[in-house]
Amino acid sequence: MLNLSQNGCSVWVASSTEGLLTPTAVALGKFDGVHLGHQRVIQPVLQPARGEERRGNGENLPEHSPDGENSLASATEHIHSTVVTFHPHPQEFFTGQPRSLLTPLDEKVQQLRSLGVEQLVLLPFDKELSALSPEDFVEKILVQQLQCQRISVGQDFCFGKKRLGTAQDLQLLAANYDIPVTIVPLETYTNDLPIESGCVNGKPTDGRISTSLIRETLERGGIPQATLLLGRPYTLTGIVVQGQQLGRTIGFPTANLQLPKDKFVPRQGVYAVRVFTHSETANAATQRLGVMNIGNRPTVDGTNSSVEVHLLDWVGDLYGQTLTVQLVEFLRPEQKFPSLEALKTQIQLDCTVAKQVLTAEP
Ligand SMILES: Cc1cc2nc3c(=O)[nH]c(=O)nc-3n(C[C@H](O)[C@H](O)[C@H](O)COP(=O)(O)O)c2cc1C
Ligand SMILES: Nc1ncnc2c1ncn2[C@@H]1O[C@H](COP(=O)(O)OP(=O)(O)O)[C@@H](O)[C@H]1O
Repeated sequence: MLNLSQNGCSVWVASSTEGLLTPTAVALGKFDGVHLGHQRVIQPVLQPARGEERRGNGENLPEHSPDGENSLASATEHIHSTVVTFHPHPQEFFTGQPRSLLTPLDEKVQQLRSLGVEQLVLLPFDKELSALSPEDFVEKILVQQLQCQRISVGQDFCFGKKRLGTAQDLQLLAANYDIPVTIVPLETYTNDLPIESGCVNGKPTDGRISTSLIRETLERGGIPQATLLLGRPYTLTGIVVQGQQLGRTIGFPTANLQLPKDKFVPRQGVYAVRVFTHSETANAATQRLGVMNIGNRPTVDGTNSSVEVHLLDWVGDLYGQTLTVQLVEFLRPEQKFPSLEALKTQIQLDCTVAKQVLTAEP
């Protein structure tokens, strides 16, 4: 069934292969995090899609047009820069376990929009799609449905039944339809980048930027490193909900954030952060400095994990507002303090350190 929405911004999000904006220039992949490597894969479908138009006189057209319709077109057609991804995440489909994401759907749409992508196609990853042969995937999805004019994938891209198709296979198959495929070499981090861990999932890394490496880095609290790998700060966005109303009694009210269910949450502990409030009246978001705690609040016998942020030198009402918190630096692990007084003294110290970190930043 067709489900097309504009998602509050100028990226079309289609969760069906019908009703698409066609023809397309397609970047294929999972793109969780939209990190520096992903951005390199998406780049080649942006410029041509913006600058070039498919011409009706046959120029730029696939020689073996699947339906013959292309060659009949007389006017020039705009090629839509499109990211094609799978939903749910294939790992979630195969394991049956929900998977947390660096960029849940809304965030992914925002990131793609900021890169200049026009359309996001969510291919429903189900039994039928996972059983398509590489040949059928190219013919049915890319050629017939998406009317692909060019494709970009990362060097390690796999597709089709049992992930048997490689990026080179895609290049060969697409050549039958005169569709050029750009294979983007894997983006690696340089020796300048202080990545401490040389392992992802227990395996040594080859220096390649990956979603897994960023997750591991965030799990360790390596915030500046994660920022470099992503090409931007890692953010948490959520609505401010009520907590236990204890914060105000110790002089540190904290806005409790309700995050999307599938958002990947970094290491528990205290962070120096920048906070963006989205006011309904002001167009631009306001930026403030803050301290954030992620954890179970053992000092007050908290039972659930919460994400809460205290804005430095500010008083006001934030309930119901949406905040975006940019992580700048991990300050310390969460602790159980013997008293609220001791917790208060530590939070005061956290605020001082956070201010130093945040004002020292370029
Ligand atoms: C900067 C900061 C550091 C915190 N560190 C701890 C901590 O180490 N241990 C702890 O139990 N709670 C910690 N908390 C959470 C407080 O216990 C919590 O903010 C307080 O109980 C108020 O909760 P409420 O928003 O539900 O009223 C911290 C909170 C902030 C803002
Ligand atoms: N500097 C501040 N930082 C964060 N929240 C603040 C600040 N000043 C006032 N507030 C308000 O106080 C609320 C948090 O107070 P708190 O006593 O911790 O209650 P709760 O347990 O409901 O979070 C926030 O949601 C916000 O509306």
